[in-house]
Amino acid sequence: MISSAPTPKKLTSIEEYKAFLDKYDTFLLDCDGVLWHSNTVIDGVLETVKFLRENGKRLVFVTNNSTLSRPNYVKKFERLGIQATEKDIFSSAFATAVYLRNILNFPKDKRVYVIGESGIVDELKEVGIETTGSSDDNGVTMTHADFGTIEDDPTIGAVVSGFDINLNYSKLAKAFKYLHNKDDVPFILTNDDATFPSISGHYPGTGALAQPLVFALGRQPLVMGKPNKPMLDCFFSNYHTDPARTCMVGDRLDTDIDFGAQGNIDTLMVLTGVSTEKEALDPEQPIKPTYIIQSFGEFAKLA
Ligand SMILES: O=C(O)[C@H](O)[C@H](O)COP(=O)(O)O
Ligand SMILES: [Mg+2]
Repeated sequence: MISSAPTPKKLTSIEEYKAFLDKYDTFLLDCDGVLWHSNTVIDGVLETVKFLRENGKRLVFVTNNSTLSRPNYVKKFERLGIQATEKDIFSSAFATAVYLRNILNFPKDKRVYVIGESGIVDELKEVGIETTGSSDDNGVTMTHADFGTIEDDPTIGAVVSGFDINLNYSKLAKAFKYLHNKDDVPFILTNDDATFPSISGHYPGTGALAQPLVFALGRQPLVMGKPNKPMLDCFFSNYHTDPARTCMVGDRLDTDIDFGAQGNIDTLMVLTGVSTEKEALDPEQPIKPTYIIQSFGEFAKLA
């Protein structure tokens, strides 16, 4: 079906960059694929961030990457040369913690089994929620004789699954045990990005890593990250911005650009990450950015 969304405008000249920036005071910036690839900053991004801040623009970082807590993101930003504070960082791990505390009123006598990295564990701890799993189960190898050793645990009140570079069968088996035939135990996914944009190409993302559990359980998880409501609520309830003067900058149509659309704000898609210009211009593509630019680093040409 042909999309009714207007055709995105590609920004290519200095004049267009200036006119674009004059329209907005606040930029919501995705991270992976926009600012950096893992620990490598994309060319021109540091100069762009400096230029925007020198021209009075507010920058807020909105990432689906659940591997780091906000304090650890602050350290990563600083290490890569970008000044940032915790209050300017919204991650899917933070949105998950807020959802468990504020929406699910997670019971004090329960714990969360985590498939994921320190970001989830630290953000849950920050809101008083105890966890198990995560790095505790890294490197655990199983034999067929071990199936009998996986016990149920009545203290597990939810399972949260995020990006886990140390995913293994033991973690999947435990999570399955805690969720199987237990619809009262929430199954939460920090985000469902299918792929992860690294410096050397794309690899399976958080959404892909969760599929063994989703298929085995025959159950769809609650998804927190962009473009879903928990992240929208987490952001817009904590951050007051004029939608007409705000722009979401992202590399992915089905997370970043859709997040902007659902937040009724304009969007800028960069071509340094996951989604391509061809995909964005596809007449059948329902999610369309307002603007497209080769790279967020392009604005450095204005400095
Ligand atoms: O697999 C993932 O979790 C995503 O690829 C990744 O984390 C996306 O992060 P973002 O682009 O939202 O910063
Ligand atoms: Mg991204």
